[in-house]
Amino acid sequence: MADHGDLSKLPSPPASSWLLGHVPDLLRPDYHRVILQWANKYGKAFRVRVLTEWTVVVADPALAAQALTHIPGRTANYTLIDEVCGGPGVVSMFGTLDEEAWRNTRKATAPAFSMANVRRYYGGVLSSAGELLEAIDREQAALGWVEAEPLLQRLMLRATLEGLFEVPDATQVPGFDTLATNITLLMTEANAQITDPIRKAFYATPLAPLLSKHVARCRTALKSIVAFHTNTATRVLSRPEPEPGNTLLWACLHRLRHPRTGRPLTPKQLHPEVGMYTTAGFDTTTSSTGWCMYAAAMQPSEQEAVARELREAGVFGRGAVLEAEREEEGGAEYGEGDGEGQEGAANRGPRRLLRLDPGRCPGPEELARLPRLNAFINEVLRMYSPTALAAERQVGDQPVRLGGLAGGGPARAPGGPGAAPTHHRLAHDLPPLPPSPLPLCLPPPYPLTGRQVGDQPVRLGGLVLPPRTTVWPMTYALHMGADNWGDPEAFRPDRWLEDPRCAFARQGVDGGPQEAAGVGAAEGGPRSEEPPRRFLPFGAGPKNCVGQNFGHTVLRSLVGLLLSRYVVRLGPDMGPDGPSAEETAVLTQVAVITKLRRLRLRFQPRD
Ligand code: HEM
Repeated sequence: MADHGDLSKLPSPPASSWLLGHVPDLLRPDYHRVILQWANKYGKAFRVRVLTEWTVVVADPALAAQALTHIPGRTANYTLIDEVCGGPGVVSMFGTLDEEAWRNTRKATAPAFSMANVRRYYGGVLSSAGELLEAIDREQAALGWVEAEPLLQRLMLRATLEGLFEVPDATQVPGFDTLATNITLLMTEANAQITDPIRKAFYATPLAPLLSKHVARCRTALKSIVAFHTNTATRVLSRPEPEPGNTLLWACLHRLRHPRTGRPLTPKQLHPEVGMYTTAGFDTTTSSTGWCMYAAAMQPSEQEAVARELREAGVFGRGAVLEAEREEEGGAEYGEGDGEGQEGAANRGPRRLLRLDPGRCPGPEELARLPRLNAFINEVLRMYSPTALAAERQVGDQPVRLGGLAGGGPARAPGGPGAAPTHHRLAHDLPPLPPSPLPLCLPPPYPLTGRQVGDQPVRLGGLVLPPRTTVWPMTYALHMGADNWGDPEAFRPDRWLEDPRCAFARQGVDGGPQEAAGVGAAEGGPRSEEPPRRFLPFGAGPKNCVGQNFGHTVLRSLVGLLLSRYVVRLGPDMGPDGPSAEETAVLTQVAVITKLRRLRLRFQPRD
């Protein structure tokens, strides 16, 4: 085995296979729980072996932030996702391993997510929300429950295309109706290929579509997606030069130049970035909203607390939703909706049209200041982060040193460096590991997002990490680790209201500052206003989520709108406990992929 330098100073759980190392553990469907148990046992950072390669798993907030800030390199898994979803050789800012290319696009597009621009994009959310409410009422009336996630996905795609790219009525663009399904199909395939190199090799062969119906379906989906994104890129580039002050996403992309030649891009060259921006926010935001609905259904008293706050603040109150009936001739008169007459609406008379009145809807800042709503959302993002496994990084060709680990051995926050490892019992302790069949899928699925040390060693925690080490600050372990949170397995939004570092908590408790937690982050807002680093749903460091202001705003507005209008309960076939434990494990398993396929909910109008 190669010289692994200081890596040997890190603790490592006993590997379940002499040959494969920790691979059998990491291939379990609930491997995020396995890693959490290891984090609780081995402390801040430990190493796992995949055949002969070591990955450093980081579960400590300070070290995670340090790794994400100082190890820029992502791993090849990001590239794979780009290629499966965009075509061979297609790589965007998200998947590129070329730092210069990443910096070029990030620098050009980051201004697109200022709060001033997010307020503009938010208009796209509000104009799509009427269609969402109509569909919810229609499905609820027809079936008695609502398949929530496809409806949320449609809204998010509309809001992205109409807001960020200013595409008028995106639903009329050919390919829109199948876009969500196609993206999901290809993202699922990309994730499967990350765990299975044989599948990846087969997928790339010209014969694969002839031999496998699934691959043929993926190829058709890919063609349709590429045509869709190229169409959007063509629209963006065919517009006149935007005014210098225009920093909306389409304008930033219009000005984007090739990182090496400095020349304007063709639609074909721009389509990967357009596709990446269409996709990055679609699944994360949709699944987070879905999880918020799930948590609300599972925790009726918390749901009521949020609904009460919204009602008392008059948020999405009377007059926010206007209602009309579609006339035979096409004309429609809108009046204030009163929430009545929704049962059976799908089967009676002319179709109801719903529209939100922007003048009577809360703005992004107002939503960010609601303590209960934000505490509830934060608790959902803590426990059900859509990027639960983000983010890994790889050391380059030089070693890295990560602060706080020197001395080696299991070093734990409360006990300090070198403290003896302690065991924490999880509420749902894993059963003993079953004998593992020899897995065919290598490497394990975990490094979907992460960082890789480059050509130089990197210093991390007083240890020097050799070049090419994969470093994996694992969000799930940060968010659920017993060292980082009291009672981490409990869904307890109050913990956020009690935390003085949350600006919305101070606002709620003593009328403190107006700045919302996290809102200023992408604009370099005051650091003291940010939530603690142990909470990293949007990542950290230079490659953190560039779209977080918009993601947060969408989440707050959708959760606020839905909980102010409906009482949300689990659907009839979901059982009193919601999705099964296994399903929940899968739900959290793979980052950036739809997880709530079976989220069926009842939406009962509030009085
Ligand atoms: C709840 C919603 C969202 C969550 C939880 C989320 C989470 C994340 C995380 C954790 C990362 C960092 C991955 C890493 O470190 O490697 C990331 C990156 C990114 N996100 Fe988000 N995201 C959300 C919404 C959005 C939205 C709405 C957009 C844009 C419309 C967006 C665009 C991006 C992009 C472009 C990157 C890559 C940044 C770069 O490479 O510099 N995200 N997101």
